[in-house]
Amino acid sequence: MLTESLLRQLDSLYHEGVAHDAGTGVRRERRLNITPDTGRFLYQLVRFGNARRILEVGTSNGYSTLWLAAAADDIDGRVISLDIEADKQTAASAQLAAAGLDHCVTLFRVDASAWIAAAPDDAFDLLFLDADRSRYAGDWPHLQRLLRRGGLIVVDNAISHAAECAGFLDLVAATPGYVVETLALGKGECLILKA
Ligand SMILES: C[S@@+](CC[C@H](N)C(=O)[O-])C[C@H]1O[C@@H](n2cnc3c(N)ncnc32)[C@H](O)[C@@H]1O
Repeated sequence: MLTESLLRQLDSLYHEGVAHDAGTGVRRERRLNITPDTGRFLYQLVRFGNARRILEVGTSNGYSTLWLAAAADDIDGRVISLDIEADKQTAASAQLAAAGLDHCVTLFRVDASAWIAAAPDDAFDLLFLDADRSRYAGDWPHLQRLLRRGGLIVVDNAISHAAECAGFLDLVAATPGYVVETLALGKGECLILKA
């Protein structure tokens, strides 16, 4: 549930991330969190779509994971979140525990592409992609495979990093059976529905 205390935690984590990112030029150290409006939107999507099986690619310090987990917890759902950086995963784990949401989230420290390639078919209702955009096109055959029919992929940074997303989104547009729309929300959220 989006309790007052969770909303306070999210607000503080977001502002801490913005301040931290402003102070470092080292990309791998940056939090690079989604925006709060994107967090609320993800919460709405999970609840409205009753998306109980969620895969997040790119955990960072757990800001977006908290939004997804809060929604998943309301519907007895679960989130799997992947990140390659151990220190980020440690930070995310602490945030989830502080929010009392660790019971519905599994964090894996892995290379996302390798994990996705080994995941079973039809395993997820919702995929949230917020990691290495250069990998998405290569991951596309597996992303299609592990998303159930009627499931949704949300791609962050579709506007803020449009050029980096273009190859992947062109590939998606050329694939039959998907309905695609990009929303001017946050950093640009592209929604890909498996029809
Ligand atoms: C934009 S940040 C994620 C932000 C997070 N979704 C949020 O809003 O709070 C991208 C994350 O992807 C991770 N990442 C980059 N390449 C990866 C890969 N190949 N496999 C797994 N994680 C990766 C980075 O370590 C980083 O934490």
